[in-house]
Amino acid sequence: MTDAHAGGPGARRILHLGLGNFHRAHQALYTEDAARSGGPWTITGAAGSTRGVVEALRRQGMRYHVLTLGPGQTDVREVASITDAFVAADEPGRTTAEIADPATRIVSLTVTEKGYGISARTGGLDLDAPAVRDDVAGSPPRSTVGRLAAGLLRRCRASAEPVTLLSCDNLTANGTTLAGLLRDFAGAMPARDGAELLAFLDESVTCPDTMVDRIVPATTDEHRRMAAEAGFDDEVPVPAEPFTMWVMRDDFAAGRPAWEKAGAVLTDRVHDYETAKVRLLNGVHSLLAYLGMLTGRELIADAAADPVVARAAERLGDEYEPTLVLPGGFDVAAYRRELRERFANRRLAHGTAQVGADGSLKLAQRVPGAVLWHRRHGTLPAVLALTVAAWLKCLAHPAALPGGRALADPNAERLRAKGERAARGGTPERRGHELARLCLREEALLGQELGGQDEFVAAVGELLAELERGGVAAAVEAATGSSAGGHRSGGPDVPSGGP
Ligand SMILES: NC(=O)c1ccc[n+]([C@@H]2O[C@H](COP(=O)([O-])OP(=O)(O)OC[C@H]3O[C@@H](n4cnc5c(N)ncnc54)[C@H](O)[C@@H]3O)[C@@H](O)[C@H]2O)c1
Ligand SMILES: O=P(O)(O)OC[C@@H](O)[C@@H](O)[C@H](O)[C@H](O)CO
Repeated sequence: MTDAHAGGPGARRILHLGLGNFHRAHQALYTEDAARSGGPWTITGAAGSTRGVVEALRRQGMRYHVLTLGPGQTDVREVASITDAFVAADEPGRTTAEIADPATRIVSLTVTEKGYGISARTGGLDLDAPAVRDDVAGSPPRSTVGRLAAGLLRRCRASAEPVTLLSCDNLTANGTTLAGLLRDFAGAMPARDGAELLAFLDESVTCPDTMVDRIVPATTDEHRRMAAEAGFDDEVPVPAEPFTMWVMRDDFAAGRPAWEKAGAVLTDRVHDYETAKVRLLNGVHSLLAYLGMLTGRELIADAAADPVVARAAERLGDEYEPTLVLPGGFDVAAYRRELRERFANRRLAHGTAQVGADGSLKLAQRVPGAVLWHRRHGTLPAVLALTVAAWLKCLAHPAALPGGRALADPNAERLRAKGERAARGGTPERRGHELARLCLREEALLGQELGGQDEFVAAVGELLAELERGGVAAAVEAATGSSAGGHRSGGPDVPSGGP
């Protein structure tokens, strides 16, 4: 639907699931700017289970500030597009009711990669996850997909008004993926409910893909101090970089704000933008985070300033670049140049531990597709292997991280146990290969397809050994020594196909 104001008369509301920092520095601003020229839309924000932001917003009359922090630049902007907020876990029926309400035209999401309940093994919905299992059985929903399913089913039975689900998380083909997860959920529900939900999804629900881009770290006391200095007493200001970009497919079932008037790009080529961003930005960000953690850096900007780490990051960009199908007019050299400056932005104070958290879910979005591309083309991407090795090193041997720091990951315990088992091997070589084999092949932590890539798994094992023998410098040297966009290897492990 291209008419920004289509969707019938009456209130126009967005229900946003995941009231974290990113939404408040990105979609909330686009929506506020669009409303100036395109008519009012409001946002109701739902936090998952944490109360801090909701309680502070209520105390502050639903106002907060975005601090735009560039080199030598601090802008402070008050934002008022979020007019109501609640904590989903505290009001179990409310998410269902809000989704069913015809005034809700869009349900948008930034619930993190973890929030979708994707199985690393199958890429579909993890139907064995306890929250999903309970939701399928009809408990008050706790999982994101369960909450959406319950709300959509009620909406279908109450008004059957169409609605759009708008994922704004860093997932490959986020909208298409979300639609698939809902179908998996419907397939597991009691037959009559499942069939009804599937029919409603087919006829009245759209899930456009989106690409979202703005580096938005967690709030610290320093950010609160900056807001106070600017004259605002704000408990939950949001720091953000100057850069911002939003690309989406114009496929809205019940209208949308005039986001294009606020700078958003509406296109059918979202996937190409998104792959470029998830690989060149998020993929390189992950490498900076893990090498940064291993060298005792708290901030991404400090990791990026280390010449050894910077060389690895640059070579990783070289490996990712040929795997991309770039949209027309996308200047990849300029994007990569700008990325270097964005990563170097110290004022953001973006933590390596924040960017590196939940790697088992994030790397599954950033690494396997590019590795498979290289294998199809007969190359072995050594710096992609280094990304995986550095992540495994951080998680499997957390006690070795400088400064006693640790990374959060839903698979942290499993990885640590694998690390202990692999540590029984006699030499760094044997330990490295054993750890790579246990995690990537046996557990298929980044998916079965990657686990089946023998040469790649061996390269990860070799780099783990290098990390143990000579640390980050030796491993970067080994991975980048002769690599420029991927080593030639013995030949493809997988049949040739599309990019
Ligand atoms: N921060 C950024 O720079 C940035 C940029 C682009 C995209 N994103 C996307 O936005 C997501 C959120 O980033 P953020 O900075 O707002 O993080 P945040 O930690 O500030 O907020 C995360 C939000 O997700 C919710 N959540 C977390 N786990 C959940 C779960 N299992 N189920 C349901 N809800 C859950 C939390 O309640 C919270 O509201 C990222 O994971 C990413 O996919 C972030
Ligand atoms: O948000 P995540 O957790 O998916 O990834 C961490 C960062 O790479 C990410 O937040 C970037 O800052 C962001 O995607 C920039 O647009």
